[in-house]
Order: sequence, then C-alpha cells, then structure tokens
Amino acid sequence: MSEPNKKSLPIVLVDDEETVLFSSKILLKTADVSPVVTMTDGRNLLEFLEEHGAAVVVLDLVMPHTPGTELLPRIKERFPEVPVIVMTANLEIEIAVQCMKDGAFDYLVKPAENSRFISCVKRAMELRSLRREVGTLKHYLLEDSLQDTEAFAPIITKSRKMRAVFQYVEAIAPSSEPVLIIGETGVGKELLAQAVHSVSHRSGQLVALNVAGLDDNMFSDTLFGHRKGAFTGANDNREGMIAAAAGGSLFLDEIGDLKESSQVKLLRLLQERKYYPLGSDGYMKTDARIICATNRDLKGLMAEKSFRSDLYFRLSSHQVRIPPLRERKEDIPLLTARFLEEAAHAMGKPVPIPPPELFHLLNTYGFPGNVRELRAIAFDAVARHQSGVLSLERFRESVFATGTPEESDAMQEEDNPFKRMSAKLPTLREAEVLLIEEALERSQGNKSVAATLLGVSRQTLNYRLQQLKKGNGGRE
Ligand SMILES: Nc1ncnc2c1ncn2[C@@H]1O[C@H](COP(=O)(O)OP(=O)(O)OP(=O)(O)O)[C@@H](O)[C@H]1O
Repeated sequence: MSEPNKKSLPIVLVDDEETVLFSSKILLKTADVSPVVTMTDGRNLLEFLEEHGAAVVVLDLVMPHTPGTELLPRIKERFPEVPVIVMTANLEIEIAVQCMKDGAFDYLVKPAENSRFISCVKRAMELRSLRREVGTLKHYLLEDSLQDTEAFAPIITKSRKMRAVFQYVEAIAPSSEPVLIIGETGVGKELLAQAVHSVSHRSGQLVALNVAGLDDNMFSDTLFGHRKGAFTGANDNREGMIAAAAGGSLFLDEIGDLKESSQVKLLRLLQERKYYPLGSDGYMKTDARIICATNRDLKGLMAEKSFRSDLYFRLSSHQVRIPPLRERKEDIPLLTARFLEEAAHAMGKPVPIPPPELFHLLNTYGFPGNVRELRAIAFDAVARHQSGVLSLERFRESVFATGTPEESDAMQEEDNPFKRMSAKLPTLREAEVLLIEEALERSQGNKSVAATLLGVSRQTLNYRLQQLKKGNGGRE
C-alpha cells in the first residue's frame, strides 16, 4: 500500500460492541495515543485502510458480518506493514495460535487489562513506525529520488553524498525522535536543520537556540521559561522557547558545549517529553521535535566525561553527518557561482566572471571553514573587484595568504618542513624541483594554477620548467 501522507496514521479499532469501542478510545486518548478511528462493522475496514492507512488495527475476532478471523489474513495480504492486534472474549488457544500464524502482532483476551492494552498498542505503533521508516529508506535507496525537493532547495549541491543525506532526512521526517546533525564548522548544519523541519511538515515553527556559553540557569530559563516570582527580577510569567516550538521543532545548536547540569535537563525533556518552568511545581508537556547540531567530537567528549553518554545515545537515534566541502569538491563551482552572484547583488555590482582556472585553484585547497569560508572568499573577491573577469590572484591571496596569526605561528613551529629535517637541507635547485612538482600535482597539471600557487606568473613558471629541463636550474 502506498503511504497516503506523512500525517499521523490512525489506530483503527474494529468491534461490534459500541461500549467497548468507546471505552478503548477514551483509554487510548488518556495515554496520548491518537488519532483513533472506531468501526462497528469490519466490512468497511479494507476500503478504509486503502484510503487512509493505519498505524495499528485492533480487531475483534467475533463479529456478525465479517469475523476477525476472516479479515486478518486479508489485511495481512494487502497491508503487510500494518500490525494487527486481535481481541476475543473467548480464550481459545487454537484460535490464538492460528491468528499468530496468520501474522497477528499480538493476541489479547477481552476484557484486556488497561495497561496491557495500552502497552500492546504502543509496541505495535513502534513497530509500524520502524517499518514505515525502513520502507521509505528502501524506496529512496532504490529510487534515488526526493519527494520534497522544495525543502532542500536552499542547500546548493550536486554531490551524491549530500543527496544521500537528504534522502535519509526525508525518510526520518515522520519520526518524532530527535535528530543529531554533526559536521565541521561551516558545512551547513543550520541549513540542514531548517530542511529537517520543513520536510517534516509540522504545523508549528522552527525555534533555534545556540546553547554555547549558556550557564545552567540561563539555559533553563531560556528553554523552559519561568513563573512570576521564580527569582528576583521575574516580574511576570515568561514562556520558554520550548513552548514557542509547540507543534514544530526546537533546534539546539552547539550541543557539544552544553553545560553538564543542563545536559541532565535536556535528557529528561527528551525521555519524558515534560518540563518544569522555573518556579513551577506543575509540569508542561511538549511535542516539539528536537534537532541538535555540533561540530565537536561528541564521542571524544564522552570519553573525557564532559558529555553524558545516555544523552548522546538518546540524541543520536537519527544521526546525520554532513561531509566537509573537501569531500564534495563538485559543489565548489556551484557554490562559488551562487556566492559571487549574491555578493554582487548585495554590493550593487555586476556579477563578475570567474577566471577559467579558478576552480582548479579552489580544488587545491582544504577549506577548513568549509562553505562559510568559500562564501567569505567570494564576497571578499567581489568587494575588491572592479570589472570584467575576476583576478585569480585575488583568490590566491584570500585562500593562501589569510591564515590567522595562530595559523601562521603553527606554520612556523610545526608545518615548516625545514624544521623537521635533521639531515642536510635540499639545495635551492632541489627545493625548486620539489615545489614545482607539488604545485603541478595539486593543480592537476594546470600551469596557470600551479603558477598562482607558487606566487609567480605563468611565463616565469614556464621559464623555470624549461631551465630545469635543460638541467641548469636557471643558471645563466
Ligand atoms: N550547501 C549550501 N548552499 C548554500 N549555502 C550554504 C551551504 N552550506 C552552507 N551554506 C552557507 O554557509 C554558511 C554557514 O552555514 P551554517 O551556518 O549552516 O554552518 P554550520 O555547519 O551550522 O556552522 P557552525 O558549526 O560554525 O555553526 C551560511 O551562510 C550558510 O547559508
């Protein structure tokens, strides 16, 4: 059966006794299980499932028109993904065995104990949601397609790795479990968090909070809000961000920097879906989906005991890693073109033409600041540009000569290859050969780019190459 949409699928109760239906519906509602649809006649069931689908079917076995024993095999044949719980007043072990053979999820004897009934329905719902997720994942992996391209439109990419990320995000969209987005700084985690929210079509809004640097009180107050008089200066009730995210998503950025005392509170929120505003004895409930992101190594932080492992495991039910830009270089031209255009519009200049060798040059670079760094480089180049074709030299300066002071120091101390040489230094000629070879390799043989990397003109590089070929290393 095709999934009709991503809304919550109903729990369908089928029983000829209206009173049983009524009390079961109320019972499920009080346990937060909804939506519930009831039917007194099993003859309409298959048609209903065809049209609306179901999370779970609870089926009475003894009914006048179509007994549950007849319906069960037909449901399993046409809708194998829907778990069916069968109920009967008679405890007949042979019927139970037959139902389980026919694919029933579980078997309950009427009148079923309330807690057993609820837990059975909840387990069946979990199974259904897993089947739904696996089904969607399979569909994406086989079809390589996205249903909601709009949601991902702000993320510019043609990388297969990113496409796989989108497919995964779409597959987990209906789930209400948290999502953890990891990746280096500037890879686009916040953009992806927005896409996770858009693709899940929740009715509420996306509310974002950067938790780095928040002490525990600030974290609790910002997230959970407070009641009037909770502390000095709390003159009014204030709603927290979690309330603003009702029906939507809460994005917690820099989660690796969350203080340990706040980690406990977040864990409780995730587990119980409840929170206490500061100064309140009564709890509030939330249905907001939690999306977290970090560029820190959470496993490393767990090993150092600065990030709780129970929180990590709770957060990472759905984990998404965004690859760094150097692992998807095919995105560099697209992103550069977009950023040059954006920069030109922002600065009221005509969109500049990138020089043909630009992408070779950019491909040689590792982009530690990822897309954010590329964006900054493009904006800087446009700011300094006058007209026509952009100067490759401008990019070279941005890319290779704008290391931070710390980076320059590190270069002197650690990365200077000569410092590590215990034996004799290479001669100038040897060093020149090595440098030229390395530049040509990095630029994949493109001489203009190699020359730019070496800080000389193409003519000079050609001249040096000719001299080296002749074997005189440039001696006149
Ligand atoms: N694929 C992309 N297409 C367009 N813009 C992008 C893309 N990826 C990132 N950006 C832009 O790069 C900048 C950084 O992205 P973002 O803030 O999402 O990164 P981040 O991974 O959350 O970084 P940090 O870890 O430092 O918070 C933003 O201006 C964002 O719009």
